[in-house]
Amino acid sequence: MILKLALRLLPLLLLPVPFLLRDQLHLLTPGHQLLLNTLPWLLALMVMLLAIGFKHGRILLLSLHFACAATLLHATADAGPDNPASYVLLVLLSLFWPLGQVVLLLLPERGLLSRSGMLRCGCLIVIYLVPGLIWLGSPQLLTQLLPHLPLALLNFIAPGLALPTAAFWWNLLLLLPICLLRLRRQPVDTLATAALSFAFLISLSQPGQPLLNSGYHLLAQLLLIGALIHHGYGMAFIDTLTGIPGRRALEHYLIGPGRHYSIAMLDIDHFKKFNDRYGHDIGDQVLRMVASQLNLVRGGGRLFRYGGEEFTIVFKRRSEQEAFDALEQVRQRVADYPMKIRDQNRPEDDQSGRNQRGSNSSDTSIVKVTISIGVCQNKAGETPREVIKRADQALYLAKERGRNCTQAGNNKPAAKRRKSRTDFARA
Ligand SMILES: Nc1nc2c(ncn2[C@@H]2O[C@H](COP(=O)(O)OP(=O)(O)OP(=O)(O)O)[C@@H](O)[C@H]2O)c(=O)[nH]1
Repeated sequence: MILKLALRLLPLLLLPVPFLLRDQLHLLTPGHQLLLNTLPWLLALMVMLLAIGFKHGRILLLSLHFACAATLLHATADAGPDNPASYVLLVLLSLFWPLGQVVLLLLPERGLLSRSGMLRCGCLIVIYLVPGLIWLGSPQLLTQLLPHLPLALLNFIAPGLALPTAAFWWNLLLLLPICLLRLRRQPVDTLATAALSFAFLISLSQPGQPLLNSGYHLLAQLLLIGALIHHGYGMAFIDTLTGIPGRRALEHYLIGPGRHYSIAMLDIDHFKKFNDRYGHDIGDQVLRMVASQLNLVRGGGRLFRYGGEEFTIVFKRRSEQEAFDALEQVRQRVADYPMKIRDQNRPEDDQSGRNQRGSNSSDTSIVKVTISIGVCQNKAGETPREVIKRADQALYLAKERGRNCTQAGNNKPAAKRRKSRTDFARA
């Protein structure tokens, strides 16, 4: 868990890089400077195309949002920090930026090519295009805005502070609570939003440095590509219901599994009856509970959802006996877990539901869920598919023995071949 979080936070370490390299940026040849100014836009285009491919509207809008803000920052940097119209533009940017980020984080995901997707893109472009065009066409109009700007707001948030510092506190005030609220539900999008905001603020704090702005724009688009790759990985390898790696991830994991390893097949007992009695939604809750308990497996076991109510645990470099001991622990853990089932007439509202559950009221009943397990160690020359097949047969024996038990294959053929329920096992 900590390692996972650390890996997710790793891209944030890149944030100081353009700032640290800011003096070197001026040494670039004009050709390289042109490249640095153009590359972020090419990357932004790539992010947008990838986001359309992955149907990830939020990343597309985050990319567009940064690109628009970076363009205005770039324009003001070219004009110099003392230009009053530039200053007005910077104040507007500072005020609007975190609002835009919050809205993008809170808006539900919609199809990009849908009406609402188009509308969102259109609104974002117009919001930046209007001040941009005014700045280009008649900057004096912006200067006239100066007395009407909500500078009092910035001064109220950060009295007597320079614009970048005031903007920093304004961003923190708006974004931090939303990011904390969303971190669990949308970790990647939230971290991307936070990283982009930091990149924007550092860029804002260095007025008159267009190359640094381009450096941050480049970094922001790279971070978004990273977020999209992560999203694509999740779509390909992670099971959406349980949040654990799925069948495709298992197939990849079993490419070159090493000289010796053990594979366990696990199946929830009487799950069909469970579904029939309590309904599919409760069945899904049971699947999630079982997955979370199995994920605590020790002995180096890696858990995968094989399909339906079947799971696979792979123990690389572990004997059947070592795997057996770890599996018995998780089997017992699942059997001991008091699974709370909500009654049909429980309150709609989650909080009252939680209160009632906490007070042991009658809207929940506790059921026991058990699993059966078959485990096998590989034999010389055997492929992982063959080991899975044997583990599946051992699982069949475990079911025959009365369920809620672990059956080791002991490298002997099973007494009765279990009818495989999956293509992978059959192949
Ligand atoms: N709720 C829910 N049910 C699922 C899911 N995938 C498969 N199932 C159900 O799992 C049940 C599997 O039933 P069976 O293969 O007959 O196995 P079983 O009832 O567990 O019986 P034993 O394995 O012999 O103990 C079926 O009713 C499927 O509909 C899922 O994602 N969610």
